[in-house]
Amino acid sequence: MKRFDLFIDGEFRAARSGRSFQKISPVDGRVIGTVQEALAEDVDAAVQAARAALNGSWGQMPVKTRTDLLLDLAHAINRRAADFVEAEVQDTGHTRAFASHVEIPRGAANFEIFANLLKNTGGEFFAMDTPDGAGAVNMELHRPKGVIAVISPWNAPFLLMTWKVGPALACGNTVVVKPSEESPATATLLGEVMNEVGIPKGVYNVIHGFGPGSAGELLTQHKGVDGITFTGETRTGEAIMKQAAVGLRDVSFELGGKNPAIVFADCDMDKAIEVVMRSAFANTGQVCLGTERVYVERPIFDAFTARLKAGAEALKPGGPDDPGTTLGPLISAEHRDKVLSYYQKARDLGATEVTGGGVPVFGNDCDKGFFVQPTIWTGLSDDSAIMREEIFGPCVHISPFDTEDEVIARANDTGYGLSATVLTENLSRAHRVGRRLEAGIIWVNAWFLRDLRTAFGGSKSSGIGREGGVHSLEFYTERSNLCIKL
Ligand SMILES: NC(=O)c1ccc[n+]([C@@H]2O[C@H](COP(=O)([O-])OP(=O)(O)OC[C@H]3O[C@@H](n4cnc5c(N)ncnc54)[C@H](O)[C@@H]3O)[C@@H](O)[C@H]2O)c1
Ligand SMILES: O=C/C=C/C=C(\O)C(=O)O
Repeated sequence: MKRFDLFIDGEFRAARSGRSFQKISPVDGRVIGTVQEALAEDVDAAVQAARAALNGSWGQMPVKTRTDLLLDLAHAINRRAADFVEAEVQDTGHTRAFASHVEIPRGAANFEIFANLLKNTGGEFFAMDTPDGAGAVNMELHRPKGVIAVISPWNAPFLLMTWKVGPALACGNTVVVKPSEESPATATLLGEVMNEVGIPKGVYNVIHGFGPGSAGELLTQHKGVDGITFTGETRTGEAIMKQAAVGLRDVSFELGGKNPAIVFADCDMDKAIEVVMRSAFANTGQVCLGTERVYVERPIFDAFTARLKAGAEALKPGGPDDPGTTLGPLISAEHRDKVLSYYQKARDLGATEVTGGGVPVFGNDCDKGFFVQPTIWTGLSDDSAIMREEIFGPCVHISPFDTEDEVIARANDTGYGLSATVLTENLSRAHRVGRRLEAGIIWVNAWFLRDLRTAFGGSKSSGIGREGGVHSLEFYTERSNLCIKL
């Protein structure tokens, strides 16, 4: 049985709260560890350690030394990739393919890209005229924002946590990370690697616990926190924003989605099926960027639906130790119940169940895990709950459409605005449609193709602000203008 400690000021320690909770395997429902739960005293210790590091060696360190340490960290993560993959797989039930090809290498890249970016980013400079003719110069200065609270979710724990910690540290901040209660392992393991490569103590701290009334809420309310970066559900974002209002702390939010895929009759059908299979079912549908609404141009509606059905039925649910597995479990019993409640709702609303709608039967320990069948529906209207609410499971609804204007309006008719995917071989159409979609991230003939220098984030209820490339540097630094009269 593993024990997940807090990591504060460079040390692994038990919570002073004396409280702990169990971590359950999503694959078979077994208890696989106990997690130390941080309450007020522990949260305070973590924030103080972060403040001391900010005021100490980390804060004084030359940019090159700091960013070289982060490059060392990226290499060390890659060297220990097998340990990170194992930790992530145990916590989440992810397939080993997803953990080892997507999640863990992206974690390392998140440190590397921002270390390199910081070394190569300049600032604004303006020479100005003055009435006396001597002039003045203005130059932009950057300082770290301070102690950053990083609140991260369970669906891609290491990728999403490092996506924030990477730029925060590159900019010279210190962090207190509160990983999801469902995925404590990789954030904790990263503490070991921080020590191995010599990142000063207190720069990276990890506290475990829940949201309301626990570590999450206590951290975001803490007066010693200067900024809050959060990835998770929209309604959690609303709660955190209220908490951040006290003391006027800056926030960066990456929230939920209800993302459309639009498949035109002029698409390359093989490519379209490959893309939508991934966008709908990768990581068992637990990806914020994932597709839950598919719109298919009427002439190819039947053919597309039949092929996506065949693809979904070829997925093989199972645990990560079975080499044939292509679909893992959902994260928790609670989340499985939520997804199944939508499966029931679709039936109640009279949807046509093209495939799935239930729970797979294994005849082994996986029957105690949190699996659901990949599911495809047709026949529901755009205003049904299935089409409007984020389900976050391996399920999509497919609707036919007739015209470009119609499908753009229907794709945009949502409270969310995170991502959209367009399948077409017509370049003019790609431009025309792409620029009219109300989403932060729009892919044509691709999905989850990420250049980390680009702006990443959502509009409407999908987020506040953008991270990625220089946009991350904007959130994680304070700017001053130094004006010198000559
Ligand atoms: N836009 C993006 O980039 C992006 C990426 C991944 C996931 N997501 C979204 O994340 C959600 C899934 O993740 P989840 O279920 O872990 O989200 P969640 O909102 O339930 O939890 C996220 C984190 O917030 C903490 N938390 C909860 N209440 C809190 C409070 N009041 N104060 C402080 N912290 C609190 C949780 O403990 C956890 O660490 C989905 O909605 C998904 O779309 C968005
Ligand atoms: O589940 C959401 C996945 C989000 C991906 C990123 O934040 C990223 O690629 O940077």
